[in-house]
Amino acid sequence: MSMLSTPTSAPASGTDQVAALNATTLYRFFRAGDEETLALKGVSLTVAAGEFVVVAGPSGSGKSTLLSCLAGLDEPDGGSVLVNGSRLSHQSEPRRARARAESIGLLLQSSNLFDHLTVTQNVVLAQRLLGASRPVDASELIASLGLATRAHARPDELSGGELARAGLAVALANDPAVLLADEPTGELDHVTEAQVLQLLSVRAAVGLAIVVASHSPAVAAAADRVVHLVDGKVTPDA
Ligand SMILES: Nc1ncnc2c1ncn2[C@@H]1O[C@H](COP(=O)(O)OP(=O)(O)OP(=O)(O)O)[C@@H](O)[C@H]1O
Repeated sequence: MSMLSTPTSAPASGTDQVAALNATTLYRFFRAGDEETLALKGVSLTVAAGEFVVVAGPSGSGKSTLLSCLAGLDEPDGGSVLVNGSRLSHQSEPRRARARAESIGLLLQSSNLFDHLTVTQNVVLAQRLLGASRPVDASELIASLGLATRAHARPDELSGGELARAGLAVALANDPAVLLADEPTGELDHVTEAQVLQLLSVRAAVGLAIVVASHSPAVAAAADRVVHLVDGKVTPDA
């Protein structure tokens, strides 16, 4: 097995502990007419519980494609994705959906909030839709993200930072083992970005495995490890 990227700050590394996320030699091709794009060219990534990893790289380097494959929203053309030791890739869509609901929190570029629902209602709906096996207390979760006073506000009544934290609350509604986030601080000012990063670090400290795709130097600085993607491949640290 080729591990192009190994954890440097993972708890209990070198033991038999199962990684929260284990992607091995992922390939993904896209074909549009005669044109073929190799978006991922053998990407491997292992993330331990409690580790906060940033995937950095220029536009078009494959970050979003990688996150989609890690989430089981897209199927890699080659390689495998394991979540908590169970295979996610190359399973039927219902099985992938179940595994996603059970173990993965998603914060993608499109909002995961319904506009006509309050923050609390969004979290509770996410728990129902996910068939939460371990529903966390919505009020506690919302308060832990600093949104207690905004719990009954709708998304259009929230500031950018509050929106980011509300999206995070929905992503964490099912107490996932792994959080996958695509540019979660892309729209935020530096102060608000720092607050969101602090919340992510707190979550990692209690065992959440986090993979964030981001261009932001602040996100890279907050992470335990930065994986650089260039042209669909992991490159040695820049
Ligand atoms: N559905 C698709 N069909 C065809 N090509 C695609 C598709 N999705 C992604 N690609 C191509 O795959 C490559 C990687 O795209 P991807 O969106 O993963 O990059 P990225 O690093 O996330 O970029 P950005 O930082 O701009 O979001 C790009 O060349 C892109 O054009």
